[in-house]
Amino acid sequence: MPVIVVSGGLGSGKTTLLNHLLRQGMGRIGVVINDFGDINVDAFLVQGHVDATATISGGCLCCLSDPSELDDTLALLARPSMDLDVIVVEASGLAEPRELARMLLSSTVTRIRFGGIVEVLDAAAWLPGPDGAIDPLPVAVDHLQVASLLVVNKDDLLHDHPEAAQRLTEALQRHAPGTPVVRTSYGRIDPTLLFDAAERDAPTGQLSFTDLLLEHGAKDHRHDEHDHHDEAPVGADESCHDHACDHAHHRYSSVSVESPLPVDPRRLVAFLEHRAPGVYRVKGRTHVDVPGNDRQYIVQAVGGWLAFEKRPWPADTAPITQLVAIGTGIDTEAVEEAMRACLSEEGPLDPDRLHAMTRYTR
Ligand SMILES: Nc1nc2c(ncn2[C@@H]2O[C@H](COP(=O)(O)OP(=O)(O)OP(=O)(O)O)[C@@H](O)[C@H]2O)c(=O)[nH]1
Repeated sequence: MPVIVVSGGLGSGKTTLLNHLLRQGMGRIGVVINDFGDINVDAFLVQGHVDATATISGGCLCCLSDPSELDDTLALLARPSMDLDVIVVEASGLAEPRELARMLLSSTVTRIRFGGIVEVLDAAAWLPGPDGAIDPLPVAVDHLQVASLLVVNKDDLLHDHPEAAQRLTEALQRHAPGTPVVRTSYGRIDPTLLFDAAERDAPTGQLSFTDLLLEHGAKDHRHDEHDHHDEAPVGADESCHDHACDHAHHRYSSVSVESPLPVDPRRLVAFLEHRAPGVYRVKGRTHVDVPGNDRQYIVQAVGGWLAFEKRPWPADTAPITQLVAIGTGIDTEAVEEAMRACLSEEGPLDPDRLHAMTRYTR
């Protein structure tokens, strides 16, 4: 069974691509989702028919203290009774794809084979910044070199920037000559580029939805003990964690806040619009307690970009607020405090208060 790794920078569109694959109904797909923060946001963002899923949160797959965890997960998914055609591993935005390839190539699970790396590139990273500054190569060369397929995502954003598209094309030709490149928006690639499972006419019996939750010990892969503080006492029902991880000479850390409390829309938007230094990615879901609202608001912030998406709460989920912020050199305590300050204990809010979020809501 092929195991395909989907890697790519923070917020580049890996989950979006995975959702696209899952919606195509091609073959039976098992997914392994790895999120950097303690709260596996990507796991609840995956929509569509997943035949089996396993989540590994609390650090990058490539710095698991015990690599056999990945093998154990793959062995379970590769069991004949699972009847899968392919396993897709969605790596955290900070994972090193070369290391993941090495782990899969040296896997002791005999029923799997390494099926290649799909590197999702964020076209937005190639656009000039607000000050007009251009990052000449906003991706690690190594990521370009190990990829079997390069997916340039968010192509829609390049339409008005032919010069950025040109720089991107030239960089790919220079650093990854011969590697196939697909340009797309919202991860809409042809699944047959990745695996050639025949489209099945009828499901071969309903599989039970397997959710294997592997939470590996956060302490094992924490590189900087100074930033580390275990479950901060933030109220009886609230929790907050942070992680640090050292990759490619950058120090990344994440801060997670979880609470049954709703958010104050104005404070949340202010936090997201004026992100603390170094915070590059914020994602999660929020409970917005405004009369008439029975939806969750998914938070998506990447670089200078922010959006909310309204979705029904899953049937088995009570309203909750879960936020994860990821960045380099961030003051984790200050960010944690700022995220907790977005929570509201006021009870139902005046609907006018929602206006702060409306202009970012899709
Ligand atoms: N404009 C535009 N936005 C996109 C496109 N693809 C994805 N997005 C948005 O980009 C945001 C991040 O997408 P995700 O799929 O969550 O990115 P990710 O790589 O899984 O993020 P991490 O797991 O945090 O690294 C979401 O709000 C998407 O809707 C695209 O082609 N164009």
